[in-house]
Parts: sequence; structure tokens; C-alpha cells
Amino acid sequence: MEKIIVRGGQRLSGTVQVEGAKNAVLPVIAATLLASEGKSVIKNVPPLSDVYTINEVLRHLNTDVEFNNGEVIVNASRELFVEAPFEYVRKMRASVLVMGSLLGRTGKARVALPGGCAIGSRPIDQHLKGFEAMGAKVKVGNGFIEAEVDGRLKGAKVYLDFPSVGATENIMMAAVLAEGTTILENVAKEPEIVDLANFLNKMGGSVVGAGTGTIRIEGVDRLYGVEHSIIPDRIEAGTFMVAAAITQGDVLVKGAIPEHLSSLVAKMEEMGVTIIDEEEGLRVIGPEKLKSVDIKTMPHPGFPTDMQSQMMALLLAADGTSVITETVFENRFMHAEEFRRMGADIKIEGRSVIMNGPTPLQGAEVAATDLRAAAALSIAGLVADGYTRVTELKHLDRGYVNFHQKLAGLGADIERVKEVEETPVSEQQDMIKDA
Ligand SMILES: CC(=O)N[C@H]1[C@@H](OP(=O)(O)OP(=O)(O)OC[C@H]2O[C@@H](n3ccc(=O)[nH]c3=O)[C@H](O)[C@@H]2O)O[C@H](CO)[C@@H](O)[C@@H]1O
Ligand SMILES: C=C(OP(=O)(O)O)C(=O)O
Repeated sequence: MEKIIVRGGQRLSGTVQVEGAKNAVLPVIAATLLASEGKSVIKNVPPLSDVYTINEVLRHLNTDVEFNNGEVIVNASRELFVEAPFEYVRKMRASVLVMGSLLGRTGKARVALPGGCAIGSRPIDQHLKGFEAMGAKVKVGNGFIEAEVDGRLKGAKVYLDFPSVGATENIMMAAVLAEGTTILENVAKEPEIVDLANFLNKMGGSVVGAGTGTIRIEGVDRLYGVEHSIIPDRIEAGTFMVAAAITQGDVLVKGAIPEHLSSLVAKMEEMGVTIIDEEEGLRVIGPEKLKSVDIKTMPHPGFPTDMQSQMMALLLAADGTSVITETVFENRFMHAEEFRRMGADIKIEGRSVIMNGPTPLQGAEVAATDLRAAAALSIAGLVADGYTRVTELKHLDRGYVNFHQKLAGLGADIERVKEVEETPVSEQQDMIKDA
């Protein structure tokens, strides 16, 4: 087991480069299954454990997948197998995103039921509702969801009860090869949806309206492998923006797209952070004193739930009372307990947390409960007194590339160690000095 060990007190400065977006690359790789001719070449792909997992799922479905130097090449021209087993879905829920492509291309998909995870129960009823509207028969049993259609899927009108990101993506992928027109209403508007639509259109699909509340898809007979470059990761960008702000730092987050980050920029500016739109990205300058604000997570363009735990770290350092309300996931406050272990004054009331800051945080051993919590706890460690040890880094590796190296490059005192060598050399030297 590995740990991140961070010693608080360093101001961050310099430049950090953002990778391609995890939440854009996973659906795009799932969509490569739709290309019955030619190879798909996906560029700007981050080497995350989730990317390795989706590549494994695709190989299991009888495709050839290569992943080198930030480029994934998929040849899906052979006949596809249609089953994604539990061993993959357990590792990564986004494996269910192959369902729409498989159903669209082969008329059949069998995917292990994803189950819940640390942030809530996360059902996929809206995905299935879309497939059923297009004529698929859906059966759930023995731990699997099976969807099948006689012949081709038929275009349909589908209204989502909630603008689910995954349901929007899965139904879009199913609809591009369906017969006729599909109209999806109350859909997700996240930038990752737009990236997927752009990829599907390059492949020969006809998808209009991505980024708005209604998407219209004209089904086509065939799709082809094409080249596509993934958009920058707005959540990774936001994570480094918060790290800069909390340390009173001055950091250029290269690759951050301001339009993708408007709700975060607005809240950070309200807190007194200076954010400058530069040619290469966003420059973030932390103030001496942060002001408290209230936050409510919402589907895009609202405040992203994937930035909630990082903002919790920042609000703990702010002067006054702040409230965060989580409306997207039913149980995404597990990290609050870990912040408490660092001395935070946090109260959980239903779907809200109330924080009284500024909290002088103390270094402690804390466990990451999901990937964003791993980042948020490390960020809190940047301003805590003494050493913070963050465990359960398998979560971090799902969504961040070289996280501790990037922070170290900005001046943080941070290392990642194996459990056996728990005490890093620098800390041992401190202990010798103190003795
Ligand atoms: C790989 C990926 O892109 N993951 C992102 C995606 O997850 P994901 O696509 O799973 O998130 P959704 O937008 O689907 O889920 C949002 C909410 O809707 C509920 N729901 C969803 C589908 C459904 O059929 N029924 C249902 O009730 C979920 O339980 C959750 O409470 O969007 C989330 C919300 O922005 C982000 O936090 C995740 O990082
Ligand atoms: C919750 C997240 O991802 P996933 O949907 O892949 O679990 C996330 O990226 O913060």
C-alpha cells in the first residue's frame, strides 16, 4: 500500500499542465466500438487506471487496443463479443458505457450490474429507460443487465428524469446507429457530452444540440474510425486552482478552459481569489484571507460535485461560516469525517455540511474515500500543521496523473511512499534534528 505524505506550509508557485479529461476519454473510448471500419486514434489520453480498465473491457469485447504516449488506437472492425463481466465493472462503474455502443452496433449487450459505490447508490434506470424506448428488451438477473433488440434500435423520444451524464452518453451512443430520429430531452450539458458528440459526428454520425438541454440524433447505417483529441480535464484544473488558492500561491494552470470552469471561477472570486484569464490557461493567486461562501452542487453549468471535496478543503481555510449542499449524489460527504480527523469544525445536516472557519488544520493519517477526496485531503495537508498521510491511493490513480509530482513541481513538500518505507528521508532528518 502507498501513501502520500505532505508537510504543510509551502506556498505554491509556477506552472502546472492539465491532462486530457478522464470523464471525456472514457465515453469516447466506449464509442470507438461503434466503428465497424477503420481505426480510431484518440489523442491527449491520460495514463489513468480507469483508462487501462476501459481498454481492457474493449479488448475483452474482441477489439485491438494499443495505448502508447498519450494515444489510444482501437480497431473494432471484427465481430464484437457482447459481455462486460463484473471484474471490470467492479473496478470502474463507467464500464456500463459500453452498453449503448454494443446495443447500437450488435443489437445485444450484457453488462454486469454496477452496484453502488462510496458516493451513493448510483442506479442506471435512466440509461435503461432510453434503451427500452428504442425498442430493446431489458432484463436484469443473476447480477447482469441484458438488453437485446430484434434487428436495429428505433429512434425514439426520451425524456430523462434527471440530466444524468452517463445516461445521456449511453443513449447517444445507442442512437447514432438506430433507425430514424432520436430526441433526448432534459439531458446533461457537461463539456464531456459535447466532446463525445463531436467524436460521434466525426465518425459519420449526426448529433445536434450537445451542450443544450435537447439533443437530436439522426441514425446512420455505419460509423468509421477517426482521429480525435480529448478536451482538457476541468476537474483536474479546478483541483490545482484550489491548491494554489489555499496556499496563497500564484500558479498558472495550463490548459484550463475558462468556459468549462465558470461556476468554480465565480465561487473562488467571491472568496477573494484572483483569477486571470491568460492565453495558456488560468492564473490563480490566493489571497491572505479567504471569505466564506455557500455552495450547492448541480448538473453543469452548476457547481460540479466533482469539485465539492476540494472546495471543502478551501472553505475550511475561509473566515466565517460556509455551507455546502450536495444535490447530485446522495452520500458524497465521507471525506468530511477525514477532515474532522485533521481538526476541522464540520457539521453534517442531511445533504448539507456546515463549516466554521478558518480551521487551523493539523496533520493526521486520513483515508481517501474516492478520487476527489484523495486530492482534497492532500490539498488540506498543504496548509496543515505537520505531516498529513493520505492512504487508499487507488482512488487517486483513477483520476490524477503524477498528482504528487505536479504539486512538488509547484513547491509543495510532498512525497509518495510505499507503506514499508513509511517515513520519508526528509522527515527522518527532522526527527534526528528534533531528538
Ligand atoms: C465517468 C464520468 O463521467 N463520471 C461522472 C458522471 O458520473 P455518472 O454518469 O455516473 O453521473 P450521473 O450524472 O449519471 O449521476 C448523477 C445522479 O443521477 C443519479 N442517476 C443517474 C443515472 C440513472 O440512471 N439514475 C439515477 O438515479 C445518480 O445516482 C446520481 O445521483 O457524472 C457525475 C455527475 O456530474 C460525475 O460526478 C462523475 O464524475
Ligand atoms: C465520481 C467520479 O467519477 P466516476 O463517475 O468515474 O466514479 C469523479 O470523477 O469524481
